[in-house]
Amino acid sequence: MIWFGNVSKRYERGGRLAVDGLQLQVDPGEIVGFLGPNGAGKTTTIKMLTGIIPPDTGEIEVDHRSMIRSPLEAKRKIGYVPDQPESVMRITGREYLHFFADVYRVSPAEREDRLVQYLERYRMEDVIDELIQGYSRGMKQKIAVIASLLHDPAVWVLDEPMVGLDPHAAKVVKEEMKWRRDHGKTVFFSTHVLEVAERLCDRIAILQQGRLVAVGTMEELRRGSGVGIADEETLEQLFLELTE
Ligand SMILES: Nc1ncnc2c1ncn2[C@@H]1O[C@H](COP(=O)(O)OP(=O)(O)OP(=O)(O)O)[C@@H](O)[C@H]1O
Repeated sequence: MIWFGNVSKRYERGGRLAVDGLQLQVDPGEIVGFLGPNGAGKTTTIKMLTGIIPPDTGEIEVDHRSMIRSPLEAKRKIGYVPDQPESVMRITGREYLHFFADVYRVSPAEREDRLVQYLERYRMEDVIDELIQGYSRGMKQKIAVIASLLHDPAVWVLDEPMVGLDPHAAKVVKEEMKWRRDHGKTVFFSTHVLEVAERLCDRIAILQQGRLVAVGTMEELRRGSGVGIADEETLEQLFLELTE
């Protein structure tokens, strides 16, 4: 479960709010897609959710742990895939994954099991002992995805996960999201790929200039858009109506 209680963030004094009074809950067993035009505040929201930057005001909870008051406990509940995969690390993929498994205290048996499984699933066995520096963007993205899953987190948070992934890897990530949802976990991800969001998400949240302008199922968004709603109205049409 993820809960944002009236969360706001401003980067510069006197500047505009990057996130403005965000109120949103994502429940276990739910995939929620986070959409919005460039600069809407999606990455800022995700950075606050994962405890990388603090909100100015408001409260954030992850699996009933407060990110403000119990940040370590809250962070342990999260698997996080950032928008820019690691590019400068002079360590191998395997070393990177063991580092994450150590940080999240994954037992040796579990980590070995999951490593074998995920390396095969993401077709990374052949490059896992090479330096991350030499990986393609997609490989860096895949290693970040695997690292985020090793501790089997209750809450999976991904910032633009489809960027750079080949069709096979994108499919595996989407299947992983559905599997986690079906096993009572929480999935929250930002994307500009509206077709993916439309097909995959149980609910969609749309941010514009830091404010949540819509949240709901596709059906609820269609009903709420109030523009002579045709049943087949796509998320792309709704998105453009709501954000232009
Ligand atoms: N470190 C920073 N310092 C100052 N302003 C920032 C910083 N990071 C983001 N901003 C500003 O905050 C606002 C929200 O940016 P953010 O990156 O959260 O948007 P986004 O929705 O993720 O955009 P995109 O879809 O382009 O990735 C923008 O106006 C951006 O310029």
